[in-house]
Amino acid sequence: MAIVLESKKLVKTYGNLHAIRNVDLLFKDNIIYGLLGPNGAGKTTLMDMLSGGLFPSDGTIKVQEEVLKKGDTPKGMCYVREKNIHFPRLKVSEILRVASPFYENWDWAFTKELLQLFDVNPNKKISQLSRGAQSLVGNIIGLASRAPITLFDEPVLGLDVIMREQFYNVLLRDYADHPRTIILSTHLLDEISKIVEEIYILHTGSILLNESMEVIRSKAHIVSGKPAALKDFLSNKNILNIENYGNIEVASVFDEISDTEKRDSQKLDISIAGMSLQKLFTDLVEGVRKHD
Ligand SMILES: Nc1ncnc2c1ncn2[C@@H]1O[C@H](COP(=O)(O)OP(=O)(O)OP(=O)(O)O)[C@@H](O)[C@H]1O
Repeated sequence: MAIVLESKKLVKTYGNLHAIRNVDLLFKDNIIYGLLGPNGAGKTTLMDMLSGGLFPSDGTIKVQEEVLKKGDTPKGMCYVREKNIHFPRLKVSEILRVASPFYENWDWAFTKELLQLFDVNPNKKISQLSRGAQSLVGNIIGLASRAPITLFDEPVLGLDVIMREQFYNVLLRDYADHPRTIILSTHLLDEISKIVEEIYILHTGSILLNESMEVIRSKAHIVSGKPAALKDFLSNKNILNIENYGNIEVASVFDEISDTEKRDSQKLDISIAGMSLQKLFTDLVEGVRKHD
């Protein structure tokens, strides 16, 4: 698989604030990535830099193997920003006409399908649309562009659950027909866990975890049982957090648990279940906050 976008030792400071600290990222072709992090983690700053809109304080970015220089607009990239209202007086149809020539794979038939699916009136001005519908216009551009690298910053913010579901479904359907690199930033982790194939978790400007969802599913466990049995069973495991509920302890574990260990757990009256991405994320971030 080819690397289409990467950063090395990327830094962004605003005065004394280190918004991004030495971040290495690697995005390959034809994968859907999730960029996850709490408020203020640096997701937008990172995406702004990857798309050439913001110049790093230090470090390098390469797009399709070419170093991104100050003022460059990366080729083959579409960036759907969270705050996307550049031309509030233009009609939706006009915005689409302005955007389309920038993308060589732009598909007008797909654009019309998306306008209908998301129930966006192309004759309305951007300023007349609800917050959610404004997000949808950005999402339509991101999808219809079929850019080889597409970045969506919080694409489902302000959308109701039905529209969010529609967006994920159409994205997955179109991605299956037209594979490309898609990077989504979001807070809605359990929703995104079904969509993305690999994640980066960002916290206070640093990467806490970069892993494929396949590995996460095999390693993220909730293990519960009596404290003594649990202590023994988890002695060599990577424990993220332990909570007490009466005489039962519940541990968040990020580690492989073998079939033999699973069989042993039954004898010890220990139960093992999968851990949600939301829980993994919370325990990782809380773990770091405790040590800060
Ligand atoms: N132009 C700026 N000047 C000063 N500080 C900034 C600027 N832009 C962002 N920051 C700070 O950098 C940090 C990262 O912000 P950023 O918007 O990238 O985070 P985020 O993960 O996208 O957050 P959210 O999910 O809340 O949008 C925050 O502490 C923010 O206050």
